[in-house]
Parts: sequence; structure tokens; C-alpha cells
Amino acid sequence: MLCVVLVSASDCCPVFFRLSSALPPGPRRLFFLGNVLQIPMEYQYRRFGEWGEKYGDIIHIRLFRTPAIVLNSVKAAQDLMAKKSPKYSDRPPLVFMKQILGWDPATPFMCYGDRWRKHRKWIQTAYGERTSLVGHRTLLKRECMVLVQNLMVSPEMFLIHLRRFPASLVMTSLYGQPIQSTEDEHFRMAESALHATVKAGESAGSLIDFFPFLQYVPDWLPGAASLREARQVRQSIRRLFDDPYHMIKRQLDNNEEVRDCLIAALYRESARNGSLADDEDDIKGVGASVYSGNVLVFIAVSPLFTYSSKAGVDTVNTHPGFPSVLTYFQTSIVLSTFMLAMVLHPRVYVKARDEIERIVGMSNLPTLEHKDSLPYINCIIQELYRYVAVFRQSIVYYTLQDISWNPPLPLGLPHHLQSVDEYRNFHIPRGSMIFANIWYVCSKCPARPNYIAMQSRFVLSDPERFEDANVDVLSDPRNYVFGFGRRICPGRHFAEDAIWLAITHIVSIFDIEKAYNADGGEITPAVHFRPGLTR
Ligand code: HEM
Repeated sequence: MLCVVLVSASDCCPVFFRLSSALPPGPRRLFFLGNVLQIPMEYQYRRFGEWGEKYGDIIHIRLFRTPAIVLNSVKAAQDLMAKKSPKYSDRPPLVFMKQILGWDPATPFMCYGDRWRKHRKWIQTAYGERTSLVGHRTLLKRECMVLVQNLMVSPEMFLIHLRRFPASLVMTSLYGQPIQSTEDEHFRMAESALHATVKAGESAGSLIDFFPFLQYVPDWLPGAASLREARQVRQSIRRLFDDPYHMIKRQLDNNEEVRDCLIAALYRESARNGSLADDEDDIKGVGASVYSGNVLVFIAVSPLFTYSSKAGVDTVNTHPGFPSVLTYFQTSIVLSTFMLAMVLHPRVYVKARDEIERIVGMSNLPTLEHKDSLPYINCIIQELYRYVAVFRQSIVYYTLQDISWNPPLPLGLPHHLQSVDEYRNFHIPRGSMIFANIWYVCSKCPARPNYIAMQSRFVLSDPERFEDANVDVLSDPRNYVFGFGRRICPGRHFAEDAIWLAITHIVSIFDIEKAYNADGGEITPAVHFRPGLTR
């Protein structure tokens, strides 16, 4: 009833409801509620894409009183988030994640400023610079061999092996401790903290972000139970920051042998400079951020759209065979997608194998030095990124016959505009949340616009289209699935190396094909898509 009244009122009094004609165009909004009622429970990014078709690639909406800008093209995202990055590199307040759950020392949620710069510098030096990437090659090679051995011993557990692989890479580079199995203490601790975060966001997240005064509602008030539960989750999140750090600290203080790793290096340097007291919380924050960084970026958006995290929690709860929010570890998502794609498109697999045999040889394994000489593999990886961005946040294989897919970070992680801006004669209000609709851009199927009609299908069957010399830089999904501007994912080169090496090793060594049923018939995996803003 209330909606009807408000809709009618806004229809009758457009001048009153549309306060500024200079704002970018967008759907009509209601007094106080803004556009929240028009944003569906599922596939929010699709609605944003539909609005994009109608209003253009820059649209203005309101989430209650908060202005939000959705960018539906790479050009607009780069013009604002990259070219004007000093203004666009802040994050929204994310009150629920930071104040209630205690994720405030984590890099992805940090406000743009000196503390964030310090984190970025440490992460960039360890994962983004050429020398550090070369330094990680031995680790990557070693972990790839463990992956290959695991796949040989228990191929039926390939999803578990693909999850362990990136987790172990990051854990070893941070704390010098490889992850032997998904039963590993640190793995489970991170899993439980992230799971608890998703669950808490589901019940208590959204409104607090738009009405921060709600965080001060006393716990004993009726209706405050979910807030009370969320506060309890804080402790398990705190352990994710503290425990691995204290492990390293103890080892170093006792002069035990510690492998070369980021946290030990930062600890030693701060102790030497006498700044450990100031740096300690940041060192812990960088450790937890890098370990769970690409998981966190999913979760971060969920409090803003409470309902969107729900399906992820259901998945975790109802499928004990695959009980991990770390399923969302993007690197393993890309690799799991690769396995499925190769089962579905054997022609592509054969062509990839041929390329490796031709360039690398039958008796050698690819190394990262071969990266530029395997163009077909690179096309497959581009299509994987695009496809993962269109369809999946996470992938859940219930059985080999029944595969469920979800969309990935379809709206990236929101940025926050620090001061008013003008773009194409539009006024962009200070404090706007800025969403890059990565899903929409990827669903346009770059490098072959006539594939738009096929956007609901996997077009990995045609990765060659990325070889086209006319494909411009905006068409390469690697240029936008990692975000934009100064907040662009600092782990992207590390992740890309890991994905490339794992895929080329798998192609070189294994045959991937459909399983057979008892009657000798091929089983084609059924692919289900699941909606959601974030999992
Ligand atoms: C396929 C793998 C990955 C994908 C698709 C991915 C994607 C993203 C995206 C879209 C963002 C938000 C960027 C923005 O705000 O514009 C992000 C941020 C971030 N990612 Fe990744 N990521 C991946 C792997 C990694 C890895 C391996 C690490 C750790 C080494 C990592 C650490 C981070 C951190 C710390 C941030 C926050 C950056 C900041 O706010 O300044 N990511 N990632």
C-alpha cells in the first residue's frame, strides 16, 4: 500500500522527486526509499544493465538517501575510477563490516588514505612487482607439482585440490606455511571466520550501512538479536588477524627457523625500525586481507544488499560435502570453471594440448617463460575470466552430473566518491557509491558483439575470437575483472600466474573427458545458474 502511494506521488510530482536535472539519468525514485524497491532480490546487476540500455552507460540511482552511480561501460569506469582515481578511490563506510564485525584493519574495506597506502605498498611490493613475481616462481612451480600429484592420486577430488592450491600458495607466501589439506587448522579458521561473516551479513547487514545510528540500538531491544549475534562473530574474525601473526612472532622471538615470507619480513623490518607497536595491527591486517582478500571482496558487497548473500550461506549449510566459503576463492573458481569447460568443449582441449606440444614439446612441462608463446591458451584464459564474471560467484559441484554455477563479483567492490564531480556534463554528488557493472560489460561478450545473443551461454567453444588483431584493449576481460583505478586488485598478476601455470600443467599431463554411466553412455554435466550479487 505504502509503495502504491509513494509511486503515485512520485508520478504526480516529478519535480519534487527528481531533485536535480543535472544528475545522470536513471529510473524514477521514491521519496526516502529511492530505488530500493525496484532493485530485485536476484540479478541486481541485470536490472542495472536493463537501466543502462534505457538510460545510457552512466546511471544514477538512490539506495535510501545514498546516491549511487552505476557504470555500464569499461570506458566510463576507466574515465572515472582510473583517470580520476584520487577522487574515486575511497570505499563506502561499510559500517557493518568494519564497526560491527571488526574487519576495519582489512585492506579492501579501508578508507583511502595513509593507512591504506601503507597496506597497498606492502602488498604491491610482495605480489605486484616484477622481481617479487619472479621470486614467487619456485613456490608456484612447487605448488603446481603438488596439485598435479594430488590430481593423479585422487582425480575424483579435483575440486578439493583446486581449492587447496591457491590457499596454500597465499598461505606459504604470507606465513611460510603450506596448506597440506583442507583440514589444515589455518584453512579451517579462515573458513569459519568468512563463513560467519557471510552469515552475519545475511541477517543484520544491510540497514546499518544506510542508517549507521542503528548500530547503537541496545542489544536487549526486541529485533536486535541478529545484531547481538553479529557482534559475537567478531571474535572468530579477530582470530584470523591474530593467530597466524602470533605464530610467526613466536617463531621469530624463539629464533626458530622461518621460511621467507611476507609477514616475517614485515615483522623484522618494523622491529628493526622500532615501529612495531604502530605497525602490528597493519601487519595483521595485510595478512588477513591477502589471505582472504578475494573472498572478502565478495562479502563486502553483501551487507549492502542483504538478501544477496543468502544463497551462498544456504549452499554452505545444505551441502556438507562442500562446506566452505573458500569455495569462493576466485583463483580456484577460475580453475574449476576450466575443468568444466574442457569437459563440455573437447575440441578446445585438443587444440590447447596441440599448442603446448608444438611449442613446449611432449617431454617438457610449461614454465611461465612460455607465457607469451601460447596464444591459444591465453585466449582460453580470457574467455574463462569473462565467463566467470558473467556467470559465477562460486561454483558448487554437488556431483559430477549436477553442477551449479553462480555469477562472480558482478558489480566489483564499490568505490566511494570523496568530492563532487562532473562527467559528460552530469553532476555526480559527493558521497556517491560507484558500482562498475562488470557483469554487464562481460555479458556483451567482447571481441565479437554478435555473441550478445549468446550471452547466457558459455562461448569458450570459440576462444579464438580473442586472437583477432582488431580486438582492442577494452575487450580483454583481464582489463576489468580485477577492478579499476588505484583499488584494482593487487593480487591480479600473482593470481594470473597461478592460473596460467596450473592450467598449462593440467593440459600437458591429463586427459579431461566426460565420465561414463553404468551403461557405457557419456554423462554430460548439467549446468545450473544461480542468481546473486555476491556469494
Ligand atoms: C582470479 C583472481 C582474483 C580476482 C578476479 C580478483 C578480483 C578483485 C576485485 C574485482 C577487487 C576490487 C577492485 C576494485 O575495488 O576496483 C579486488 C580487490 C582486492 N584483491 Fe583481488 N582478485 C583475485 C585474486 C586476488 C589474490 C590472489 C589476492 C591476494 C594476493 C587478492 C587480493 C585483493 C585485495 C587485498 C583487494 C583489495 C584492494 C584494495 O581495496 O585496495 N586478490 N580483487
